[in-house]
Amino acid sequence: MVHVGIGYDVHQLVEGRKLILGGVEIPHTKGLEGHSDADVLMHAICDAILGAIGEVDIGHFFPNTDPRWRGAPSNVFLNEAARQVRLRGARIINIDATLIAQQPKIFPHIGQMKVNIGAALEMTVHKVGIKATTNEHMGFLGREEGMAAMAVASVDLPE
Ligand SMILES: Nc1ccn([C@@H]2O[C@H](COP(=O)(O)O)[C@@H](O)[C@H]2O)c(=O)n1
Ligand SMILES: C[C@@]1(CO)OP(=O)(O)OP(=O)(O)OC[C@H]1O
Repeated sequence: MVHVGIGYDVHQLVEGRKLILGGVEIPHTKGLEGHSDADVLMHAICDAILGAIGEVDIGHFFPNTDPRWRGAPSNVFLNEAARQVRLRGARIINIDATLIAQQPKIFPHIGQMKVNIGAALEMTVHKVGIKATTNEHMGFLGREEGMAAMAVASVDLPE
């Protein structure tokens, strides 16, 4: 039976942090604030996968009070989401995600992001969709105060 899950995440943009998106370090004047590497895209995908199998969210698996996850690369969180899927005898069918970022241009990095996310989830790249959109200069995303990501995952889950 096919199950779907959704994920959403948002992080503040601040000076003095690296910008890591989909496991790619992207040159920019600011980076995302967070306990881990704050990879908003991977976090949204993680929650979409966990949602598809009826699990609790990323923060329950990896509390932001736990020093083990301070500065952690977010592929670790995807590894665990994929492991939870496998534990149920299930299989991720596909992932699709949209990053909302006014700047910088993400498009040149999307190929590498798909490779990184596919590797973390043990999925082929063509089953991972990643897109980017600006927020047309509107609201906190448009003012470049932060970035957000939304994702869906479909999972083939045994009855
Ligand atoms: N951070 C971003 C935002 C957008 N893109 C690409 O630019 C295209 C135009 O974006 P609009 O928000 O003006 O529609 C969009 O289709 C993306 O391919 C990007 O690379 N990085
Ligand atoms: C990933 C965790 C854990 O390091 O911290 P953050 O990097 O702050 O990210 P968030 O999206 O708030 O998700 C849950 C956290 O538990």
